[in-house]
Amino acid sequence: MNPTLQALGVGVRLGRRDVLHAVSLGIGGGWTALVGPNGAGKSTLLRALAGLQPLAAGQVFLNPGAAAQPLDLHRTAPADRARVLAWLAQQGEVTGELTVRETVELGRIARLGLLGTPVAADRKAVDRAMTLTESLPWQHRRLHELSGGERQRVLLARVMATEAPMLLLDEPTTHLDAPHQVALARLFRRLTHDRSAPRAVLSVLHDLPIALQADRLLVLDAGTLQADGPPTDPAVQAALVRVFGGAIRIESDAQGRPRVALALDAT
Ligand SMILES: Nc1ncnc2c1ncn2[C@@H]1O[C@H](COP(=O)(O)OP(=O)(O)OP(=O)(O)O)[C@@H](O)[C@H]1O
Repeated sequence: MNPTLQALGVGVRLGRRDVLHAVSLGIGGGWTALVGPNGAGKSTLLRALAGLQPLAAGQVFLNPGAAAQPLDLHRTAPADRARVLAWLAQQGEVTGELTVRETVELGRIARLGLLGTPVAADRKAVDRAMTLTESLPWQHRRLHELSGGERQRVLLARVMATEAPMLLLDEPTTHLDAPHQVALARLFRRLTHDRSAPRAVLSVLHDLPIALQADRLLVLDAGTLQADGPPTDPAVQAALVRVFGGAIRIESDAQGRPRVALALDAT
């Protein structure tokens, strides 16, 4: 069995504000896109699901798979969480003096421990992650010498190098040009539909055309889950148009698949 995450009635308070209200959902596989307007609570929800955000209410359970018992995520040791969950922060933290390869190698620490000696399998995972994100050619350059989009691909490679079965990614398309956004959407499809080692991807996305390629959309507004289902679900599409205040339209392409357009002519 693949690992699963289950949020039950999750509430989060930041400062004096209730930012998430009774959010319940499960993540078990496939590619899920978390969308909603600025300030909806997407990053906060992702952090809560990663065990990084204290909860005011509710619980998050992590079932690590292989017939194990579900664990209360917020009481699980960070090293145990990190073997199952890999997280990409919204403001990708950059230690600019490290080389690209050294940065991606950091992704192996959850498996190796700080003092572990990398073996051939670790080097292979690092090479594979850089190949998947097309960052291998810069492996000996320092991070501060790269452009924003190049750096983002290195940070994604670090997440891929963990080989964690669940990837929680906050705005992974930030700074990426159109070809690399498309490549990332294809990569998510490949990773989540890989028969031998399928991974679950949950990504916060502002790019709605990319988000509509996901298997499932979570639509969040003002800290409340408004819809949860495939992009073809009319209730999901109606929630999208509503939470973005009519600034978008959902249309169908020639094959009947939904696509999104900005409602530039709306009054
Ligand atoms: N430390 C804090 N204290 C109080 N309120 C906060 C704090 N941090 C964030 N918030 C508020 O919590 C709400 C949710 O923030 P969050 O970053 O989760 O939203 P988001 O949906 O990811 O937004 P964006 O699309 O702009 O990245 C926002 O209204 C924000 O102003």
